[in-house]
Amino acid sequence: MTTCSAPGKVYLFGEHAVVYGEPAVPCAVERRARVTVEPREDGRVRVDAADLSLDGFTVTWGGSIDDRPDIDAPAPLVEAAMEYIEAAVRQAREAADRPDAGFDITVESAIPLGAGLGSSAAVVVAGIDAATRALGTELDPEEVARRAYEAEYEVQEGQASRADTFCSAMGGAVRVEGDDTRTIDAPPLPFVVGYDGGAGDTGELVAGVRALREEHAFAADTVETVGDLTREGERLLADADPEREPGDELLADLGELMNFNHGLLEALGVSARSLDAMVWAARDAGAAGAKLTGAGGGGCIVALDPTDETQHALGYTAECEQSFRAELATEGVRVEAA
Ligand SMILES: Nc1ncnc2c1ncn2[C@@H]1O[C@H](COP(=O)(O)OP(=O)(O)OP(=O)(O)O)[C@@H](O)[C@H]1O
Ligand SMILES: C[C@@](O)(CCO)CC(=O)[O-]
Ligand SMILES: [Mg+2]
Repeated sequence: MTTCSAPGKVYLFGEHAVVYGEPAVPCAVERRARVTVEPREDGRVRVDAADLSLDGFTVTWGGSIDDRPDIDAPAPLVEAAMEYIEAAVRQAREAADRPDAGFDITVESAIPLGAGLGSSAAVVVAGIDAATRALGTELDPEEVARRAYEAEYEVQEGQASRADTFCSAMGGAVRVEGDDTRTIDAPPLPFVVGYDGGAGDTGELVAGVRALREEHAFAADTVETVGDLTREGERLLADADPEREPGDELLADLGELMNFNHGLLEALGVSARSLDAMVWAARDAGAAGAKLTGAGGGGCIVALDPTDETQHALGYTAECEQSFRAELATEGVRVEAA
């Protein structure tokens, strides 16, 4: 039996624009998906994803991939989860050169689904690592990231960048620009997350930005401007001392860029009333900056605030269902038990 875990992430800058070759800086945060894998002799795959929940929905699903489960849960949710896990299994079988390997798989995750914190990437990254190790093959985290990207790309029908999977596999802060992926130094940033309890449809939101970009030159310019502000943010991080808590000046400069980034994402049509309400609650509470994170449409915002004020204020914001501090996860995918 092998258990691996992988973290979720927030975007400091650059989601959506990263799909069109602009740079982005996601940061891994200490909320993890854990995947436990036990090889099976009979070549079948059984999956237990006990906390598959969305919008307050909780389903218990124990089924086999060859034999679709008959459960009372939103079919598209179960289908999507099966697809991510099937894609991870395919990658693991190929990497270990065991095309007929079977598995019992258990998924447990503390990352809300479809909310911009990279739950899909974390499940796929931890799943590939656990399944290959269960077969006696060890991949380095870069290889896990590459295979996890292939899996996400396939399930999301081409609407995926390398950002989420690379960040989850490597941990810490990373920068992704097209196929160029690297880890970068960053100080311990005081992230606060607000979650509206909902979710956005990543594929639909990416398609919406694509259409706007094709229709209007100014929308294409908006995407490029996100790239410009991301590059400026990267310079701020490069000049900072990664060992020290960031000072007020650095937080103010990063926060200003986050606010600008949120405004541009809003212009690109991927924000939501609840996300804007949480962003404003954070700013009113004194956060250095706040923006939506991930695909948008609903889900999470991320703010920078070393004090408790933002988390406290979000706790009293009607649109916010949950708020929590998110520590930078310096470790990416890791073995929990083998
Ligand atoms: N605990 C889990 N168990 C099984 N499947 C999961 C789990 N968590 C996430 N998934 C899969 O990932 C899907 C959500 O992925 P999606 O890319 O839409 O959102 P996200 O990764 O949470 O957010 P974003 O990509 O915006 O950062 C779920 O519908 C499900 O298929
Ligand atoms: C919206 C997007 O940029 C981030 C989703 O977390 C899509 C992607 O990069 O795959
Ligand atoms: Mg995802």
